[in-house]
Amino acid sequence: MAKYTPMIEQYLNVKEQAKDAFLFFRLGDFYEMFFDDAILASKELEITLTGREGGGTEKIPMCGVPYHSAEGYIQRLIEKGYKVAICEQMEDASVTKGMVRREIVRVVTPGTIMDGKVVHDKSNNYMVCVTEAGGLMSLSACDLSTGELYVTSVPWSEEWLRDEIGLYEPSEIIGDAALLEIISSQSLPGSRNIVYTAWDRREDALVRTQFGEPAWARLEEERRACVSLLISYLSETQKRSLGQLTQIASYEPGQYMVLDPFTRRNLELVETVRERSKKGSLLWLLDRTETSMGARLLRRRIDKPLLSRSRIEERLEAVEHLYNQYILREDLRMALKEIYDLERLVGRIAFGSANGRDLNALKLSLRQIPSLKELCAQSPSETLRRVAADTDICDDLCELIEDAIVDEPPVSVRDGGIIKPGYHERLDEFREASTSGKRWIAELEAKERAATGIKSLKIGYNKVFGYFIEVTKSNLSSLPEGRYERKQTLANAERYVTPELKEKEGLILEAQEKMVDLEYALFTELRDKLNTQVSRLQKLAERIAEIDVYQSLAAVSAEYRFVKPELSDGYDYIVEGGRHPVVESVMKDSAFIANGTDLRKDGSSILLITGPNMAGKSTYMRQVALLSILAQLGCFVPAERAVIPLVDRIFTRIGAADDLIGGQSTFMVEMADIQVMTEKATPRSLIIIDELGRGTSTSEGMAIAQAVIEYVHDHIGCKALVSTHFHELAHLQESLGGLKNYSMAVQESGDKVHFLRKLIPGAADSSYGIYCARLAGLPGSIIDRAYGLLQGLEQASLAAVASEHGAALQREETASASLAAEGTDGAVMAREQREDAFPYTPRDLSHGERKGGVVQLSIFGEDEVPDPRTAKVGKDGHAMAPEAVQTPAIRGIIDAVKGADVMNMTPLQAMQFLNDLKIQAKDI
Ligand SMILES: Nc1ncnc2c1ncn2[C@@H]1O[C@H](COP(=O)(O)OP(=O)(O)OP(=O)(O)O)[C@@H](O)[C@H]1O
Repeated sequence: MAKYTPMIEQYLNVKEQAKDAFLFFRLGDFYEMFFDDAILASKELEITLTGREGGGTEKIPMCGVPYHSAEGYIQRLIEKGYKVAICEQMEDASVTKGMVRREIVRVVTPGTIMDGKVVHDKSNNYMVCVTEAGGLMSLSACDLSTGELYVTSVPWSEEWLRDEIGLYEPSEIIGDAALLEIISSQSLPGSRNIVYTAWDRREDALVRTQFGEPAWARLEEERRACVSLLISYLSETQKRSLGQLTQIASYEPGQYMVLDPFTRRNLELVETVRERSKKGSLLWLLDRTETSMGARLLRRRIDKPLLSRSRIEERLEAVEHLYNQYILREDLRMALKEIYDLERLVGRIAFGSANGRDLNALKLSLRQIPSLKELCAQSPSETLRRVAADTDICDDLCELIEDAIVDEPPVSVRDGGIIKPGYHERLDEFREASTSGKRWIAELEAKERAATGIKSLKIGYNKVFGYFIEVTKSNLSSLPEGRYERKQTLANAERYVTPELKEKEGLILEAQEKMVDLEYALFTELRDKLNTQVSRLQKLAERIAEIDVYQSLAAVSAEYRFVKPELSDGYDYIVEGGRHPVVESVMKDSAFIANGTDLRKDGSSILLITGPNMAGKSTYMRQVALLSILAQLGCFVPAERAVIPLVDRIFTRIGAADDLIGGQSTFMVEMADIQVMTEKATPRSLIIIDELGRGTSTSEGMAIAQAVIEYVHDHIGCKALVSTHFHELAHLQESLGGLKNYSMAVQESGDKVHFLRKLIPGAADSSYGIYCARLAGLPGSIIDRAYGLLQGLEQASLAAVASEHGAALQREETASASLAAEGTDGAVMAREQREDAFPYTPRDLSHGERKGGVVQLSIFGEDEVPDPRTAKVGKDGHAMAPEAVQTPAIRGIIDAVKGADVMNMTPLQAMQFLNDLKIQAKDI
């Protein structure tokens, strides 16, 4: 015997098919949820939880939403990362005996939703499928709302998987369970809620019919498997035609520059690190697109800069012409402005959810195409002319809509009022019948008023009672007996019908019903016709997006005086007057200081950049990476001149994102990143490491930093920018032929430090850390104390140096005495060598002068603070930090002093530290 009522039994059977989703179970005008679904949904949607008798011993938890407002509730659940299965009544309840049949008609998931907040205008909503076979990993990505479908594969690589998924930022991932496990355990920076579903069912036959045999034949087996799994999931959940998926874009990852998620984030390509907002990102700066598909394409191009010089040059050629032709750019912009989101409109047409307004939006968009095409065809740009030649204006489709749909159709497609008069003869006849019927009723009203003498008599209509004659109670006595049949009583009026009104009502309603049905049929016929043309419209949308991206990049390049980069297949990266595009754009009065970059195979492939905090090191290093990305995506670059070699990958190791990575220390993250870098970087890569070696003890950090730099120099040979607080690493310039020291210039004036933001050759030797702490507003007492401690530490260090010097002199004298005894002039030689290596006299040292920091400032007059924009810093303007004393013991002391974390020492620890130094100095 069944435990529950038949209805609940039916519910439970259907629920079996949608265990991982909320089941919206249609009961009349409501979607109801039961059991645990109801308990959870009532919380998530803040709706009332009730109970219902269902045959069991206890009431069954239940909640529901009206069917006409279900859309909003479904979207809310999807935004929260749930799936929703919609179960409809498949039979008309009024004519069915017993239980109506109910079936799931669609499962809405985060990756398959077509509307709502999850689906942003200017970004894609991808779902990704991952598979593994024979040591190869495959990934397919699909945006059902735009009809894009990509697939690719590589030999097993977890990093690759992470990077590729990072590019798509999917809302849902399906596929191989083991791979899902790996992906969900990897922490992607800032990734949103992703819904995972293990899935292993293929639908080869469906893929072959959907995309055609030639497309199937072109795909490698592992990619077929991946697409097949994805299509099987889509067809299983959507349960309808996937007409918007018309082509499979199969690509090789090697076609694009590799940008891992951390690099994309560190460089703030599409959103900022802190606020995670588009504002302030590279995308934000470059996005002057007028259409949503243009905006999405721009984002895809930023995510995937090219590696093919000829393809980049094609893009640059279009940008160059538009850069120089303001009027053409404006004309294009005006035409693009009027174009709606064709990809999504087409998606809705294929999905069967497009309404009259959507078709009109398509029509209005298509009207712009001839002039857009003409503008491109007439332009001097070969790329634009090619785009024009490849543009099918789809005027036949525009006409179809134009002929059929009224200018302002209603939202609903079921209530009529969509189709134009003259489109369909039968429909016109029904319309005539209905309007003449209504005219007859208006005449009847006048007739009845005259016959009864009741001026306020009126004829009305409502859905329940149909047409009626309404007479106020005060006039009832004027009504003749017999002819009027009472239908409804209101507070101060009575409603009646007459036989002739009833008859006419039948005719009018019948005509109206037929009219509405016919309109719907005609509308769907038109929509289906358009559905067969989806791939033409999608191609058109691609062309429009491309034109839009070119005009956007040209507009930004022209506004900020970017220049066309010279692309090179060689190694050298040479930029004059380079600027950080985003930082510059938010600064007023051209306050940004331009800096050149010279990275060459011979002699300067690694720049080791030192300089105080706040000097502009990070900005500069990001600028170098961004210029490469801009050039390779086909945009002009912010510089006076730029020769940009094609970079296959950019690695960045910049601290800012560390806090978001759960469970791992900053240091471990840094080391893991460096490990990937050592494994994957090629001579064509660009490496950017900010503050290498921080996060562990000074000496170990410095040792690791040196070893990493040496490895990059000797084994990878790629271009690299490394910033560090370890000024001591400057000596690497002597042993590594490809490394050059640079620093960010500063000027001291009184007790102020002026950041000149100018990159100059040579190393810096002071961090101005305490100064920056003061700028940050730390209490004066802390600042004073820090300076006090620093002075103590420095004096201790200098004393140790002096003592070492004394000991060295003594050793030297002993040595020269013994050499003299041997009768050579070695004593003089030894002395000369020593003095070369040690430029300070003991008098300098006894005065305790700080020789650090100000060395590079000697190029400016004592009191004069130069304008950083005009300040000339010559190549020789900066002296290197004195390599004071070369003996390891003394270097050890200096290192300990420089690396001392004074800010975090208690006075007692500081004293202890000084004492330790003293003991060490005594031993020398
Ligand atoms: N070339 C430049 N022209 C003008 N302003 C700049 C320039 N470079 C950087 N700045 C400004 O200087 C500030 C500090 O820059 P940045 O963060 O790059 O310094 P940093 O040397 O990396 O400091 P830290 O070591 O503390 O991270 C930024 O707010 C930036 O706006």
